[in-house]
Amino acid sequence: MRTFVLRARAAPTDSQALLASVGEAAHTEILAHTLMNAIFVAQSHRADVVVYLVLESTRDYSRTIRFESNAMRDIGGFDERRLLARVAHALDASRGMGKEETRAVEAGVTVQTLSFERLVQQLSADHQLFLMDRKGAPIHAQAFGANPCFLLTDHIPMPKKAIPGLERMGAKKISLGPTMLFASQCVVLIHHALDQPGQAAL
Ligand SMILES: C[S@@+](CC[C@H](N)C(=O)[O-])C[C@H]1O[C@@H](n2cnc3c(N)ncnc32)[C@H](O)[C@@H]1O
Repeated sequence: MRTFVLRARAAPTDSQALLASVGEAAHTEILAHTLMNAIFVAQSHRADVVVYLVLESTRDYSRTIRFESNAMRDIGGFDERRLLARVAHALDASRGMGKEETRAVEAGVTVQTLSFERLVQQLSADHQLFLMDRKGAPIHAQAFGANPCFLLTDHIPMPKKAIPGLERMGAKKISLGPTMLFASQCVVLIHHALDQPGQAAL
């Protein structure tokens, strides 16, 4: 299974604010682009991919929305509007949830009131963690096991003080080169690296 975690630091947990923020300061289109490139390929979708979107601009708890490609049904397309509609639907389904609760939303989609740190802590039990960072080790020098998990942010960087904690949980910094890319572009290049013959996470 390939897992991608997008820490969307600016993304609102209110569904209407989320939808109104496309192209605005919160740049919620990043969530749609990341989902699109993680899950979809031409005329199909990828098997064995999990995407967590962690939306952090909130009055109560972060919302962690989990999409599992194997369990998802047709969501009617892969354009920004349709993808963000699924995110908005999950946010609406999470209204009234207490801390660290989980709710099923629709086939292949769940929402949790779980922080990024707690999510990564849980994933660290059975995933190989990679923090995407231009200054990390080159991705092509990395051997991947069966369950790699890639940690990304939106346009706001990972807080510097969070990084030692992630490293203590086993996260290794890896790089896709010196150019600063969008998270969604990183996802494409990560899939490409993992698609090469000889990589375990096929
Ligand atoms: C648009 S970037 C974040 C930009 C933000 N201003 C920063 O300084 O981190 C989105 C995500 O892609 C990752 N990223 C961008 N370019 C990368 C590269 N060349 N190699 C590895 N990760 C990269 C970043 O680490 C971040 O998680």
